[in-house]
Amino acid sequence: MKEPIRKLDRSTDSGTPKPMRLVVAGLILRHADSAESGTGTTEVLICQRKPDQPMSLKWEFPGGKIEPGETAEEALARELDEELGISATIGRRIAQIRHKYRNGGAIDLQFFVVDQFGGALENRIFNDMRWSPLTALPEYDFLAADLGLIRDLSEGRLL
Ligand SMILES: Nc1nc2c([nH]c(=O)n2[C@@H]2O[C@H](COP(=O)(O)OP(=O)(O)OP(=O)(O)O)[C@@H](O)[C@H]2O)c(=O)[nH]1
Repeated sequence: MKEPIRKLDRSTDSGTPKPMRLVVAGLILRHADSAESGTGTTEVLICQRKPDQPMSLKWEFPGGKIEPGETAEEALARELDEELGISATIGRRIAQIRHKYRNGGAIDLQFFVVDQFGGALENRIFNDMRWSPLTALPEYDFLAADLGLIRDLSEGRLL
C-alpha cells in the first residue's frame, strides 16, 4: 500500500526559518550614593519572567516586540508603560544584539538607556523585579541573548 502524502508541519520543519523578531529593552538606571565609599553606585532595574512563560524564571530587562509602524523608541515607551506603569524618556541606544535561540527563533535586540521616567514603578507582569548594582548582574540567571551585555555592564564597559 502507498504511504499517504503528509503535509510538512511548518513548526517542526527546520528548513523554514522563523521570521526575525525585533525586540527593544530598557536599562532603567538609578544612582545610589554609598555613605561608606563616598562614591555613587549605578543600579539597573531587572525583571524575572513568570513560571508559566517560555524561558521561565530567567531574568531580563523590561521591554518587548516592536509593532508594525512603531519606531524602536515608541515601542519601548509603550512596553514600559504596559509592564511597569511608567512614562519613560528613552535615552541613547547602547547595544544591539542578534541572537538565535535553539528553537530556531532569531531575535534582534536593541537596548536603550532610561534615566528619567514619570510615575511610580509597578510590577504588572513579572514574577519579581529588583534594582541590581551593575557589578552584581552576573549573579542573576539572564536570558542567553543578554549575557554579553551583562558582562560588559558588570565590567563597566558600557555605562
Ligand atoms: N524584554 C526583553 N526580551 C528579551 C530580552 N532578552 C531576550 O532574549 N528577550 C526575548 O525577546 C522577546 C521579547 O518579546 P515579548 O516580551 O514581547 O515576548 P514574550 O516573552 O511574551 O514572548 P512571545 O510573545 O514571543 O511568546 C522574548 O522572546 C524574550 O525572550 C530582554 O532582556 N528583555
